[in-house]
Order: sequence, then C-alpha cells, then structure tokens
Amino acid sequence: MASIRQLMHTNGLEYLQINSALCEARIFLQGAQVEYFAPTGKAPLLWVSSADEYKPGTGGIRGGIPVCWPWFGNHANADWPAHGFARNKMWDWVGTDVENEVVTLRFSLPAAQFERQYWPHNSSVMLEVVLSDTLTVKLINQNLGDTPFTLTQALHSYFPIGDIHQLQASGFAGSKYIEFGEGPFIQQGDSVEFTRETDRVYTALSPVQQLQTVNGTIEVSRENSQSAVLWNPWIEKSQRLSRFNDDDYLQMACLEAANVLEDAVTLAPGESHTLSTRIRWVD
Ligand SMILES: O=P(O)(O)OC[C@H]1O[C@H](O)[C@H](O)[C@@H](O)[C@@H]1O
Repeated sequence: MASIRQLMHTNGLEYLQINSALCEARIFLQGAQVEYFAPTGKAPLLWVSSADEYKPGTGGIRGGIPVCWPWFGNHANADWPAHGFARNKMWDWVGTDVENEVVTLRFSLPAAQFERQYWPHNSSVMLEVVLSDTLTVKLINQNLGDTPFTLTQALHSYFPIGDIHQLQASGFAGSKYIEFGEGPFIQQGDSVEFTRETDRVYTALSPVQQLQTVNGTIEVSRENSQSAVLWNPWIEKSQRLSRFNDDDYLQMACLEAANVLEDAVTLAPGESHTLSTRIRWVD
C-alpha cells in the first residue's frame, strides 16, 4: 500500500517521503525538487552531493531535479539569479492520486512567490511527478493573462554515473550545440564521452538519450522539448561550485530536459505547455 508522509529534514526543509510497491522517492517543497528516486530493487536514479547541507534558500539542493524557471542559465540581465527563482521558492503540494501503486503528486508555485521584478506576467506554473517503476516529471505553464510571454526552463536532472571516465552518453546524432557561448557546433557521431569540462546546450535533439554507466544504462526521454543540456563541471569548476565536493564530478552528470535557445516557449493568452521528462533504468 503506497504511503506519502510529510516530514521535516533536520535543517528545516519540508519534504514528502513516498514509499510504494514500485519505488521510494523524496520530494522537497522548496523548489518542488525531486531529491531521491529509486525503483524497488534497483539503485537510485538521481544523484545528490554529500556536500549539500539541505539548508533553506541556498539555490536548491545540489542534486536530484532542480526546476530552472522562468529562465535557464544566466539571464541577459547579468545581475539576475542563475536558473530563475523557482528553485528557491516554497511550492504548494496541491494534489495526489494513487492508482495501482502509481503515485502522482502535483505542486504549484503560488503567485505570491513570483518575483515580480523578474516575472510580471499573469501565469501559472505547476509540477506533476508520476512515481512508478519509472520517474516522470512534468512542468506545466499556462498563460492566464491577455498578453503573450516567452520563457526558458529546464528540469536539471543530476544522474549517478559511477565513473565519468567510463560514461558514454548517446542519442545525440543529428543535433547541434552551443558550448561556452560558442557555436552552434554540429554534433559528430551519436555519443559523447567526457574528457574535460562539458556544458553543452543541445538543440534539434531527438527525444531519447541514454547514459551508459558502469552500473547500467539510464534512459532519459523528453516530450515538448527539442533541447537539453549536458553538463559535467570537471576538475576546476568543481572547486568553485557551492555545495559540491572537489571530486564529485567523477560520479555525476546532468542531462537536463529543456526549452532553451530557439526552443524557448512562447504562450499566447490562454495557452499552456507541458515540458515532460521520463527517467528509467534500462533492464
Ligand atoms: O550552480 P548552478 O547555478 O546550480 O548551475 C549548475 C550548472 O547548471 C547548468 O548545467 C549549466 O549549464 C551550468 O553552466 C551550470 O554550472
């Protein structure tokens, strides 16, 4: 029988602890951040740094799936916060369905939490998390006003890849990417190996990628998204990152379902858009 308990971390962050026949998961209300997900009998599908102290208001937890909204990365206004403000805010838990041990949870960012100097638009943003033996996360935007707006966003998933030197990320054939502000470069071949800092914003990307790790293959698929970010900070950037151990780069990689660059979302009055990602171990 599936159970959902609302608990508080010793450092004050509230989270939901979900246990079902199919999986175990934790979702923090700050940022509506999925922090842990493991299908029953399998290893966790998300990575979190042991350096994170789970303190409120620090830019989210360094791991799991921070929600980058209403922009991804650095804003054109250089003093605006990286990755928007939603990952630092308290979301409301607004809905629950349980059917055949599949748990669906819904979260909403209350309009009172919108930072109006950055986001003056009349809109709603919700996160829906579907927990079965796979993890599906949907980020749903709706324009409630009478003027169009454009946003960029990402579900910034951190994966446990065991050994970065042995990681192969595949499914990139036919795409192009911007890296460190340069490009677009045409992707060569289908796969990417990691030998240096990697921070690629892919566009024209097919809907399914795989991370072939020493511990098995993780599949990441996306809907309503032609873009994704592939990131590993490597040695020097690891030393600069907050809430991150110097050698953490060896064990993590991010593959982030996104709507960025030419894949930004423009919503006319009344329109909505659902960015969706599904994550699973390939048997
Ligand atoms: O440290 P954060 O603000 O969480 O950002 C972490 C990382 O997010 C993305 O993957 C970006 O592409 C990186 O350039 C950035 O370093």
